[in-house]
Parts: sequence; structure tokens; C-alpha cells
Amino acid sequence: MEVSLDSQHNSQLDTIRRTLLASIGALLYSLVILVCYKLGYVLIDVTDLVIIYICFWVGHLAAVGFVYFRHIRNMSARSMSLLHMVWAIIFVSIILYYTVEIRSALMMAYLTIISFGAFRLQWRGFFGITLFTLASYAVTLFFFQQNNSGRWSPELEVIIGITFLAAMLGFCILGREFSLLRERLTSSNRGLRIALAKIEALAITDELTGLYNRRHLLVCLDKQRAIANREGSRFVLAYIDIDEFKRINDEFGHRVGDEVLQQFSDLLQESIREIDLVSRYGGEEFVLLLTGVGIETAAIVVERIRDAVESLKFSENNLAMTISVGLTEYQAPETINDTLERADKLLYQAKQEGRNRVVQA
Ligand SMILES: Nc1nc2c(ncn2[C@@H]2O[C@H](COP(=O)(O)OP(=O)(O)OP(=O)(O)O)[C@@H](O)[C@H]2O)c(=O)[nH]1
Repeated sequence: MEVSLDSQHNSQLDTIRRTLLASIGALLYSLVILVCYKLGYVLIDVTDLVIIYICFWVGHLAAVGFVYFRHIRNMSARSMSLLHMVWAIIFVSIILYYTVEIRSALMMAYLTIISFGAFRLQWRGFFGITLFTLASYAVTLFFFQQNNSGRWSPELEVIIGITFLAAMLGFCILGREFSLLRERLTSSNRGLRIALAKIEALAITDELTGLYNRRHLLVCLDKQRAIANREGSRFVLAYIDIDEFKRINDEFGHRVGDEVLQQFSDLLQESIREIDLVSRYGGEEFVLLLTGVGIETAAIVVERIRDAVESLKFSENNLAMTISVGLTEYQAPETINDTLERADKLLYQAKQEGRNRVVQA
């Protein structure tokens, strides 16, 4: 879970970084156009240029704001959405319509815009945006030729057009490869995350019973102790041992012994609340962690479990068995070891007093 949140956060930061890069690119391109305008390569009325700039920047900033808004809301965002790219391509096409002589240089902006799509778009989207760019350039050329026939050189335009088409095709193929690579990477990351979650679960689970193991119990106890020390909350440990389990193994075999352990674990699991924890401490020993209760309430719960075990028949052989329990409440600021040792001594006392009983501190 932590891994997944981490990767989501990193991907959002990447998105913000790419959006900032796109903005820097757009700013530089706007400045280059201004210089070209000053040098007489962009033949446009200054009012029209200002209107085009305002329209483009309003759209661009709205898109950037949208990405940032989704980021602070923790929603997934695309650095340059399809709409955002279409907006930028239209802007470049309009500028190209007014550009003379150096149009092939300013056309490079198309490639920069499209390359942003390679980070996010599926290859179909990438293909679509490439087609849109080609169509948009064709429309620009058509109108340019209509209004500037004097400056129109068919041979030159064909050469530029073919070069541009080849570059776009190359970009499209590379974009597809990139997109496939990204999809493979995403899917292998997902696989790794699932495998990691499984390994983490295995590391804290007892194989036979499916209960938490001793390692996980100790981690939880440390946390619970820290909470109790800080907030003054209470928790109780019940150290449970199945009585004369060796006899069950000896009489019925190890397989039946395992079955009994599994059924007993199920019973324990069903007897506690979600906020409590049951663990297999080792062999036929189990520890219950009962949180937010004092020893009086815990004693009632554990006594009920002892009673249920006594009256149940386990495994296919209808075995009867009993448990002994040492029950103690955590006394701040002692260590968890102290509490466990006390519970163990109480369990020993329960065994000494004849088994099938709960002894509390
Ligand atoms: N079937 C099975 N037996 C286990 C497992 N782990 C431990 N045991 C057995 O549990 C038995 C525990 O025996 P003892 O420690 O002598 O205790 P006991 O017979 O329960 O007697 P008291 O605790 O004194 O009531 C041993 O025979 C172990 O082999 C397990 O995973 N499966």
C-alpha cells in the first residue's frame, strides 16, 4: 500500500515537472515569435498577434491550473492532455500561417508538443495527434497559398512537406514504441507491487493457521505500548496454551494435531473484535492482544473462549481438549518483555493448578 501511494505521489510530481517544462517551452516559443515578428518574418498586425497570444496563454494557463488543481486534490493528472496539445498545435499553425521564409524552423514546435504526448498518451492517441498535426499544417498551407501566392514556392513547399511528413512518421513510430515500453513497465511494476504485498503478508503470517506470527505480534505490541504510554490507554495480553497437546499428537498423529491447531485458530479469530489481534506465538501457544479494555472485560472474553473450547469437539475424530491461559494487563511504562513474561508465569501457574483455567494478575 505504501509502495502504491509512493509511486502515485512520484508520478504526480513528474506530471507537475513536465507541465512546468511545457510552460517554459511555450514561453520561449512566444519570445522567439516576437523576435521573428520584429525581424519581419511574421507578417501579422500587432493587434491580431496580441489577441492570438492572449487566447493561447489563457488556454494554456487554464490547462496548467487544471493539472495543479488535480494534483492538490490527489487526483491523477496528465501533464499535457490531448486537448491541451490540440490547443498548442492550433496556436503554432496560426503563427505558421503568418510566417514567411523561416516557417520550416518554427514548425519544430510541432515536434516538441507531440513529444510530450509520448509520456502519457496511448499509441492510438499519439497516432491521432500526429494526424491532427499533419492535417492542421495542410490547412495552414492551403490558406497561406490562397493569400500569399506571390510568396509561394511549390517545389520548396513539397520538399518541406515531405521532410515534415517523414519526421512525423518517425516520431509516430518512436512514440508507439515508447508507449508500448511504458505499458510493459507499468504492468511489470503492478506485478512487482502484488508480489511485494504477498511477500509482506507471508512474512507476518503463520503458514499452518493463517494467524499473524510472533514477529508481527511483537511489532504490534511495541506500537500498542507506545500508544498506551502516550495516551494512557489500556491493553491486555492473554497467553494461551493447549493442554496436553503432545497427547493429541501421540494418540492421533501429527496431521490430526495440525487440524486441531487450525480449527482452534479459527475459533480464536471468530471470538475477538476487529481491533484485537490473535497470533500463533509458537507450537501450541497463542497470544491474544485485546486493546482498549481492562483486565476485567478481557477476563470475560477469555473465559468465554476457554468455555467454548472445552465444549467443542475438534477434527474429524471429535476430540475434546482444553486450554490454559495467563492473563495480564500492560502496566506502563514496563517493557513488552515484562508483560509477556508475567503472562507466561501466570500460564505456568494455570498449568500447575490443574489446567483448563484462566489465571490473571
Ligand atoms: N501437530 C502439531 N504439533 C505441534 C506443532 N507445534 C508443536 N507441536 C507439538 O505440541 C506439543 C507440545 O507439547 P508440550 O510442550 O509437552 O506441552 P503439552 O503436551 O501441551 O502439555 P502442557 O502444555 O503441559 O499441557 C509437542 O508434542 C509438539 O510437537 C504443530 O505445528 N503441529
